[in-house]
Amino acid sequence: MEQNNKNYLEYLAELYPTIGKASTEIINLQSILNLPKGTEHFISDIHGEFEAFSHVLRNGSGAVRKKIDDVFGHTLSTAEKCAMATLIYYPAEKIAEIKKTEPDMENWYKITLYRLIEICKTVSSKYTRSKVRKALPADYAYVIEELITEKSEVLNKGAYYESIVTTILEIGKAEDFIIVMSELIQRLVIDHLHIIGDIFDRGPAPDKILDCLMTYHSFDIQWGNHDILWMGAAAGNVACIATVIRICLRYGNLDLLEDGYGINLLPLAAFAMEIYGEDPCVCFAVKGREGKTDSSSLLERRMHKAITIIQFKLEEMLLREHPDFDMEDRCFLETLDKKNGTVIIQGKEYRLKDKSFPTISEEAPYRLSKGEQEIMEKLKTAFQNCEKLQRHVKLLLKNGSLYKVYNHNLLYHGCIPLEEDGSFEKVNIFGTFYQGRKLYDVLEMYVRKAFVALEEGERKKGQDILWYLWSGPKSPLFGRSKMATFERYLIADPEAHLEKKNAYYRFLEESSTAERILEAFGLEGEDAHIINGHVPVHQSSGESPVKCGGKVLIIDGGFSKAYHKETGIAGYTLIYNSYGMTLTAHEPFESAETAIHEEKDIVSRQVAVKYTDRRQLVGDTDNGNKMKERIAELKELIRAYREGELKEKER
Ligand SMILES: O=P(O)(O)OC[C@H]1O[C@](O)(COP(=O)(O)O)[C@@H](O)[C@@H]1O
Ligand SMILES: [Mn+2]
Repeated sequence: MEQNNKNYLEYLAELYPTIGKASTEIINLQSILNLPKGTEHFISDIHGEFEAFSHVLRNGSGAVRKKIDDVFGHTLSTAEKCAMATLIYYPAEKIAEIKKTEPDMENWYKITLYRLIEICKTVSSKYTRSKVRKALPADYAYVIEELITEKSEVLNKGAYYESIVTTILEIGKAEDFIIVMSELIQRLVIDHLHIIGDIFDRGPAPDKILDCLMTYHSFDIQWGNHDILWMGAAAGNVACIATVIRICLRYGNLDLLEDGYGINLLPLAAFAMEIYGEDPCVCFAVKGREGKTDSSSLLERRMHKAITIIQFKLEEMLLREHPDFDMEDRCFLETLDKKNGTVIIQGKEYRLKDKSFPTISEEAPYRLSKGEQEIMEKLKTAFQNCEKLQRHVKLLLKNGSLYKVYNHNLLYHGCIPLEEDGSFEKVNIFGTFYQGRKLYDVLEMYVRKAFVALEEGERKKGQDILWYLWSGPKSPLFGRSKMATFERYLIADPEAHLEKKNAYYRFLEESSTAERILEAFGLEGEDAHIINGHVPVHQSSGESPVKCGGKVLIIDGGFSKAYHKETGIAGYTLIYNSYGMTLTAHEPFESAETAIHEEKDIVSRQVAVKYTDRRQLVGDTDNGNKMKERIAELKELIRAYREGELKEKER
């Protein structure tokens, strides 16, 4: 036996000290391999819409409703099935509502418990007993296990279950059980969740989404450009901090900063009143409150203008430090002519909608004024010391990455930058050119360095890369020629607003593109797909989320309310279960209250993308492959025990 191999077997022998224990583990693993593959759920571009996100988690993008159909078929009416679905999504709230009108609650509890038991039996049949047990809350684990496990030894099953359910009712625990079983169904219907980026910005409560993920059983995140922006802010990059605040002001989400994250914005408010106190700041209205001139709307506009100007300066300073980012065309503050109200961008002169820039000086227009400097110092300290934000970013770092290869699929938020001829675009990262997968790998290394590198210089490089990933023209998370923020605020000419999409989006119409990309990430064959988010799918103009002959799925969840007008529907999510892949189109989500009261689901349509000809098993997954490797190692361990190369530690 080779020494390495022997060392490894000795290590394994610590875990499985006898032939009996190693054999039991082989049998366990072997039986798991033959269970159906767990359901994966893909969501992207949540953009702070916590309630809609929470609803989609509760209904598993239609997976819960499908189980109800499977279990009850034609034995329940559509209305009864809808009511059952709503109960499973919002058990406590729905019970409270039913109590108001139901004359015989005892009977309702009983029927409901029986129905939930049937659904629980079906959803748990895919898993080992031990996995189901782990999903149960300790207080109720034993009884629920009794109720949902088939008991061949009990002769009169009807009477057996009846006695348990009657006892639950007698001791007044029916509601608790209904809630716990509903949550168990939600939990078991989805085995693993993938969030393909953009949890943050535009909507009011990304913090609640992250709080919810803190306790979610199994998930990964592929960072979106908006997540990276917040990570940059948490790391202390001032250009990212200013941008985060600007976006909160633009969408009227000050509560998120002040109450959610406890960031004090008073210094910014005082500064804005002092500098822009007489300025109506027309170009800086909060979305949806354009015509308002009450004092709080005016204050918000002034703060909005103050932080936007700071952002433009900080970005230009960062770019001046980084010629390697190749973004000189975004350095144009020196061309800003306050008197005539013009600016020159990429050689073209544009008229400005606003001429009042009291903090922009002639000699160094990109430098912060003293007041601006002081504000940014305070804000930087506040972001770096915000315990809750730092906790959220830790979660993003722990469960997140720039891309993921999972069960033959390649997941990333934006794109793989391509040249105009379709080849992989070479991107200069601190003096070396990278492309394709290597580009992703080096960028991810710098993202992590921003938080953990010991050396100051390396940490700073990481922090600057976070900003580049947010909006750089060759950033795989952004994938557009420029982020036209300045133009959108201050120039009327729509031509200046144009953000040209990377050639990637054009080449996606050709099926060879996906194959080339997949190959670069070590994937090939029928089962391999690219799944990405970032770009809203314009369903109203007939656009499809399925590209490259089914090899690429673009599933912008379209949660963002501000974008509904554009897309025509709310967006798409994806389910990959043992039968194949299904896209779910969602209608816009109104509120949890309407969902409960009107028993409204937002799943509007389900489209099968791919059916497998044979049911996929755990053995067909990445986890299954690891289990197979483990089985081979355990067999080797048993051989070593049997041939006397290792001795058993116990008997
Ligand atoms: O509509 P808003 O909030 O002004 O944001 C527009 C900006 O957001 C972006 O679309 C980036 O955000 P997404 O990643 O959500 O697409 C930019 O391309 C654009 O300049
Ligand atoms: Mn995005």
